[in-house]
Amino acid sequence: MGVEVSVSGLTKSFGSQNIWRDVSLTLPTGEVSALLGPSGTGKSVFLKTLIGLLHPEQGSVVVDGTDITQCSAKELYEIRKLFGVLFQDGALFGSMSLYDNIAFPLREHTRKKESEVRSIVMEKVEMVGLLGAEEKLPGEISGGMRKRAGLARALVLDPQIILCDEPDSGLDPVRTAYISQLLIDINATIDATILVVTHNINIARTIPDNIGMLFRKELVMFGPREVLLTSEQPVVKQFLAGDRFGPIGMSEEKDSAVAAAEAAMAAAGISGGGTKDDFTEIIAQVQPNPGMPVRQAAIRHRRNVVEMLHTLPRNAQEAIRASMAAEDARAAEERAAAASVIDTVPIPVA
Ligand SMILES: Nc1ncnc2c1ncn2[C@@H]1O[C@H](COP(=O)(O)OP(=O)(O)OP(=O)(O)O)[C@@H](O)[C@H]1O
Repeated sequence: MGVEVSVSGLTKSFGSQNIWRDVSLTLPTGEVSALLGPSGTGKSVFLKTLIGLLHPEQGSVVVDGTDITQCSAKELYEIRKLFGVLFQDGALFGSMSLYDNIAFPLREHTRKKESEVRSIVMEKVEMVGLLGAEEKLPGEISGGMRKRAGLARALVLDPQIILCDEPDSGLDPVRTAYISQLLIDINATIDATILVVTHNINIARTIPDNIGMLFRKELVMFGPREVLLTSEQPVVKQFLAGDRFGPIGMSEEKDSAVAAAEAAMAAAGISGGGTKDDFTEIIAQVQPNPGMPVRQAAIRHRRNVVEMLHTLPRNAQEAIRASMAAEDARAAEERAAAASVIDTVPIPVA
């Protein structure tokens, strides 16, 4: 079972450069959350602050009841064992085989015998689809394989919290779908609390239970995915649509003259290049593969959303009701299909 991570009033700067301020959010136990935001808004810095690699000037990060911004180095060492982290580039040691990379946390943090190490490593290697590649060096394999090896390494200590920094960067759409499915299957299997940093809108729409967004040094929003996806906030709408026109510019702040020129272009029917998809229609979340346990997080998440439904804007309420009805219909169809399979399997004669 995962643990809750609760961030309150967090502020981080490097020298005089403030990265973000007063960030508060709770990663609900065992749920999958995603953090979005334009490049350079400090998403990776946020992940590193969650595991105590970077130190905030203000605020707290409470992991399983311990504030890691205040605790001793020894306590932090223990708390870190709860985390599995997939860094953006996989962060593998270039001179070690994939096997040794994946075994590294076990050899470093546990006293397991090599035979036990082998069985855990090979189980994870198989889970991420790298059987047969374990003796290769990171430089001999593709970027997608490196990501999966990084994920295997993040999983060997049975983490209760998994942080993934852009699991999809550099991957083609099919590999991205595989890694997304893997995260959902892992969540169903071990109920770990997961935070994914991504720019991939498809992942944001179909994987997390909750979504947050950093913009202009603040957390614009954090909550059930349905709330962000149906949001009317211009920055959220622009980001989801990938449009040039809107508050987000090439450098983060857009000046008012540029914004006015864009508004005129948009009024004249010139496209900002964004997709015209309707993000307010909430599409189904990726489900665990057949044979996987039911995702407990999805059940808890739905309960939370039903509780808060009356507090949301009307368009969000409607979109959520429609997506829940579609979810129920799909589940009923699956049950019916499973029953018909059972019906058609002949009962063996004694
Ligand atoms: N150790 C550091 N020392 C000084 N500045 C840093 C350090 N780490 C990050 N920064 C700065 O913090 C800012 C945020 O960087 P970060 O990598 O967290 O952004 P990001 O939102 O993850 O970006 P991207 O989406 O492009 O990966 C950048 O301006 C970066 O230069």
